[in-house]
Amino acid sequence: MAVKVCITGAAGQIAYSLIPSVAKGEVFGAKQPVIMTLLDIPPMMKVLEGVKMEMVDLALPLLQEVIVTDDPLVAFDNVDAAFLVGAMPRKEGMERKDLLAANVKIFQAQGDALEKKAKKDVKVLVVGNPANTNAAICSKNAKSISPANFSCLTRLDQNRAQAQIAEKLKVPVPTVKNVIIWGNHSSTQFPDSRFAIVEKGAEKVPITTVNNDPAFAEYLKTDFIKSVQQRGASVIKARGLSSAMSAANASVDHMRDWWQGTKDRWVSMGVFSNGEYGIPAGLMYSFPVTVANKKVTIVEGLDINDFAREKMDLTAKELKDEKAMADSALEQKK
Ligand SMILES: NC(=O)C1=CN([C@@H]2O[C@H](COP(=O)(O)OP(=O)(O)OC[C@H]3O[C@@H](n4cnc5c(N)ncnc54)[C@H](O)[C@@H]3O)[C@@H](O)[C@H]2O)C=CC1
Ligand SMILES: O=C([O-])CC(=O)C(=O)O
Repeated sequence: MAVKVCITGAAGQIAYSLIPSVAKGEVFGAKQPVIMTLLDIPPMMKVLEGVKMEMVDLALPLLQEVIVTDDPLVAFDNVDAAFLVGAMPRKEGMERKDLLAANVKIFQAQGDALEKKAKKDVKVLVVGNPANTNAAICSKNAKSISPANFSCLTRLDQNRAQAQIAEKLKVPVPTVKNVIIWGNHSSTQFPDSRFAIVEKGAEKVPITTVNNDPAFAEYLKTDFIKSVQQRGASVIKARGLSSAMSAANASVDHMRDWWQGTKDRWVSMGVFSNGEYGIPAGLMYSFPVTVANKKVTIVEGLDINDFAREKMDLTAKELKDEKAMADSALEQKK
């Protein structure tokens, strides 16, 4: 049977890279047929018709049907998975939370529509910024769907972190594993390399002993963290537009691992805290997780030293403040 997948913001930049990957089987499996519903706002319907034409022209074996709509109730009807990308992107000089007032209402409305129409075991990945808070709002408005079925994208931050370490060590990117992104998809996130390993053949070398170079150890505590935190802003500065190709690629990685499992490594996902690591229950916070049979489990028992504690609490506080701002923005709009 086909998997039914919705992509919102389907006429935008991220979707333009994401759609072909989903349609080709890179997310739900190389033999898994898909039906895709594409949602955008009414002024984008002409563009979306063009996107649909291009999808048809891909002539793909797994793509069974494409439905284009500006109605969330049509877009989410009976879906198994949803990528919620549609939202305003930030411009140079903005923080992602500056998008709150504009974007949070979209996720409230889409939570309502998911509640009415989606399958109860739908997997929802929120990409649109501010991603953590939007995911929290969306879930709050879809009460009959388990909060465990909502997550937000911090995989792009993980990929950036992994790639930067690989470049510094001059090793292949896939040999760097278990870098963690804690907290908010924002400049307060904590990219944590303390438990990372580098695979050298069958050997798993802890990053702390990989080259015994004090300058590298210092880099991991300073410039590495800053450059991952600021990477989105650096791309905006250079491109005049926010990351799209890499954001789509990370969305593929996130949903694929949720659907198909993580096997022998941890990945970072924004999920609701149950109080793990002293992070207040109910915060949509990025943790290291593993996934098996579509069930996400937070990796527990990691040692949190004072350096990490301070950074993890700072990003948790920002999320609490964002959530309060979102609630008050929604209150004012009533
Ligand atoms: N979590 C992450 O790692 C990342 C998140 N983002 C965020 O993803 C979002 C989308 O980025 P882009 O594709 O570059 O933006 P874009 O502006 O190219 O596309 C956004 C699309 O969403 C549509 N849209 C607006 N309101 C909508 C609604 N209510 N329902 C459905 N569609 C709606 C717009 O018409 C537009 O076609 C932004 O909020 C951006 O900040 C971007 C990169 C990484
Ligand atoms: O920085 C932005 O606004 C877009 C984004 O979330 C990212 O590239 O990580």
